[in-house]
Amino acid sequence: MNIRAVREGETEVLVPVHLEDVSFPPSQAPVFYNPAMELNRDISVAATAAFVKELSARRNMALSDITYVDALSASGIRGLRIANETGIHATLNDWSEDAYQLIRQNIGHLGLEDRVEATRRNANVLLHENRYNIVDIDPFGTPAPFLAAAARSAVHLLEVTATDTAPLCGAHLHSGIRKYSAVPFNNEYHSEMGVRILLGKITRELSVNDRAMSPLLSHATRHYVRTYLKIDKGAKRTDSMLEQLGYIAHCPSCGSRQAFSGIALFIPKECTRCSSERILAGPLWLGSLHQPEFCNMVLNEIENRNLGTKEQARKLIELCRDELDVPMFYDQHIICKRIGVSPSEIEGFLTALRDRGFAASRTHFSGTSFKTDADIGKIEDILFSLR
Ligand SMILES: C[S@@+](CC[C@H](N)C(=O)[O-])C[C@H]1O[C@@H](n2cnc3c(N)ncnc32)[C@H](O)[C@@H]1O
Ligand SMILES: [Zn+2]
Repeated sequence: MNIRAVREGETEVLVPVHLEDVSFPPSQAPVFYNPAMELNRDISVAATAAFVKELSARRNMALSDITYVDALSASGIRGLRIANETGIHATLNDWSEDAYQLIRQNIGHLGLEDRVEATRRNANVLLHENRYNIVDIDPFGTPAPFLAAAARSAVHLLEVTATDTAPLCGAHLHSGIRKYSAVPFNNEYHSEMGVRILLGKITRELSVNDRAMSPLLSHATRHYVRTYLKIDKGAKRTDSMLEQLGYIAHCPSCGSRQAFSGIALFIPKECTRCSSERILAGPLWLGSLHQPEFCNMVLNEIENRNLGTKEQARKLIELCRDELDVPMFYDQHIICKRIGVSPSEIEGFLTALRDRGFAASRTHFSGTSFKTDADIGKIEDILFSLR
């Protein structure tokens, strides 16, 4: 395998030679490396650093005693960066012999032998046999086959990437149902649907082990969903987590939506606004996606680090921090098209919502999306008034 050195953050890592032919998918390389995931890795370094600083202070633990596993490592770039740039202990695992040898070479290249180990196991076996303070799942496509083992193994923090956005968001409906044991639908807020379907699945995997999660940060891009979940144990906490699972009833005719949390025994099919038949998605996570204090800690790390995607990362985390944390976002352009008015400049429109007493924010999901506690009828009234 031909290798070359790349630098991300403060870390130089050996990766397979990137073929100039961009149509060659990274998953076909002898060892996977995708430069397009640098933003994901930069945020992972900042989020993990923020989390471990707080954990080491709270538990009086040395950073090097905090254990992290990148269960699906490929070249090891993610875990190598986390170990090198945060000071914690890392296990880098991949079942591929080529990947394992490259990880070993990278550990030597960085001189991290005292804090980083390479393993060549089936990720599920490794996770079922060992507990780690932090478990990171960054697979090809869906994380679903690894979630049961990850939910047993993660003691304090679970970090998950999903790149199978089509199944998660309802574009490949049956694949989504098979992978996530839930029904998504593909409409204007499909990206938020993907985040909530993934969190719903993780919630159910954790609950089997009497473990609960609270999302610290979750974001969706066109290519993937990434989430950072604080783990707690105990039956009571798990029961209250499960109360935040539920369903969304959506009316495709008028755009109204209604959330039903807990064990919803009966969800009326008829839209309460226009009487059309609603569609149902779920079970999915209806709780919060971010903790603003944690987002501030991540922003602080981003500011103080040498990151290739600093600007992009800052903008994304600021949007997550300031996002009204309720399901589901609206898309102004879609509503305007349906009611036949021209879209307004987004800040002016949000001010108009706030002036009428509603909470309102932009979202990180797209430039035309917004969140509010106003219902669709009130939103339409305001859009008509701004004509
Ligand atoms: C998407 S790549 C990982 C990318 C890496 N985390 C990064 O940031 O560059 C997924 C890796 O998982 C490995 N893999 C897939 N299934 C596995 C399993 N059951 N056990 C261990 N490794 C596995 C593959 O060999 C591949 O290298
Ligand atoms: Zn309706």
